[in-house]
Amino acid sequence: MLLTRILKPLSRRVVFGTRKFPRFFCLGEKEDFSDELKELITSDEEYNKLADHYFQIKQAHRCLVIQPYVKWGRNKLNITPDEQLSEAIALINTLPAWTVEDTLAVPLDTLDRKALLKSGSMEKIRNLVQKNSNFSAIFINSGSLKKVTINILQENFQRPIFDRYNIVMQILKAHATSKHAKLQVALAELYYVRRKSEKDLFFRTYDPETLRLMFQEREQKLKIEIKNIRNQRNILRNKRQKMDYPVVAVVGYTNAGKTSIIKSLTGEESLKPKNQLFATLDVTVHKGTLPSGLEVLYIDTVGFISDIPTNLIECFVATLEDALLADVILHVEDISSKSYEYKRNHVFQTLERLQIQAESKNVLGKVIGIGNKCDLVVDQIDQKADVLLVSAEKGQGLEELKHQLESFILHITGRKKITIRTSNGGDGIRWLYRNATVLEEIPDQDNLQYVFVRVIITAANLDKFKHHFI
Ligand SMILES: Nc1nc2c(ncn2[C@@H]2O[C@H](COP(=O)(O)OP(=O)(O)OP(=O)(O)O)[C@@H](O)[C@H]2O)c(=O)[nH]1
Ligand SMILES: [Mg+2]
Repeated sequence: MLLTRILKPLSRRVVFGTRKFPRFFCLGEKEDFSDELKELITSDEEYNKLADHYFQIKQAHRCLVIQPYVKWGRNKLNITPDEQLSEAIALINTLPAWTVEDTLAVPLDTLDRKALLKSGSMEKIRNLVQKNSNFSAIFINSGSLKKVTINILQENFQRPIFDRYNIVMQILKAHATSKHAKLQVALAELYYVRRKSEKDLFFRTYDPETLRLMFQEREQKLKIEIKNIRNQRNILRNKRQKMDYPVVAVVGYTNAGKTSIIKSLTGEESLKPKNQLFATLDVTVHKGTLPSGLEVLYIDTVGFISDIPTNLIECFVATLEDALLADVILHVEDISSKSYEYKRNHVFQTLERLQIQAESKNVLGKVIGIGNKCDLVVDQIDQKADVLLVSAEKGQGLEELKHQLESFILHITGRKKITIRTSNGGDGIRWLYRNATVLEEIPDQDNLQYVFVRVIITAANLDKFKHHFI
């Protein structure tokens, strides 16, 4: 069925850290798609028929992209229609073989009209579509359109209509390769199909109770599978905590350059930044070193996007939980984007929502912001930019970033830089190498049986050291 067709051509992406990096740090686990999983995701014929109906998957589309925007009032957004259109184009270009033929921004006085568009705009677009037989589909870049609206637009333009929710879902489906990502996307897809099916004529052929049960059963199965992975994650997280590495979660709007920043900070070749939205769907962990030698773990995460129903993000809560628990949250912004303030607000609102859902505390208190892609705005750097400007591509600002991260980590995790005098070649110094970051060893000139060891050490480990060796 539908998903089988999508699953087959996908190569399996296995996410590993560096060679020296112990296997258990990697959250994107190497996996085989078990028969049960394949069964769960692909076998349900009835469900797949419905998903097929709503996704209208086709190998390629040449799209007319329409950007509805409200000129004033409550629904007016703090982002210009042109900027919204650029994001819409990026969304379409992310789908393999889909292209943008033309774009049009359409002013509205409300988003609540049944047909969405006023009769004048409807007519204008109808003429445009009639003149250009090249358009094979119309993408309305607006959250989630009601079925009735889609039907009216489809009837008027005689082309399939896609909304933003649909396109984002299609990208997620195309990019999910690991078991965890596939399960999360399958859950998001289920919410999509359920939401779209409400009050839909197509469903008159189904008994509503049977439908309800089918959705419910599928949701439960997916949630159980996701929970199992979550439990496994907790074990990984505990192991990581025992090793006591400070953790930096890298978050931000999609395509801001999160993966690129981690790649530049760690030099890890396996990371592949892409000019695509939702290139990263798996949480992966990568080890890096800060200026004084302190080793940290960077967590790469799935990007955020605005104007999408909230339950889509809920499907990724498990993925983002690690980020919320990190010592530091590095918020990467694309400073070259004209709408970076709008995107920043969206990221903060999402973090706040996730904090509530995951019942974590003080998430916003541990955020450091950086403005990436500053190489693209050399001549017109926004004076309002109140974040460190960096360029992952050109390596600009990265040393400063490492210094900032280091002092923030020392402050927030209560780590201390101190000098300890201990016996040369004794158990104490071996213990320090295992449990702290040793910066320097200087022999004690007054008594060469001792050395001064400069270390970065957690308060807990300092207590242990004192207990065992002093
Ligand atoms: N000019 C310029 N381009 C950059 C810079 N950093 C990243 N990019 C480009 O921006 C695009 C997105 O980079 P990624 O690192 O994949 O972005 P991301 O935030 O991980 O994206 P998702 O995983 O899709 O959310 C890629 O084409 C990068 O080459 C930069 O400093 N300057
Ligand atoms: Mg990425």
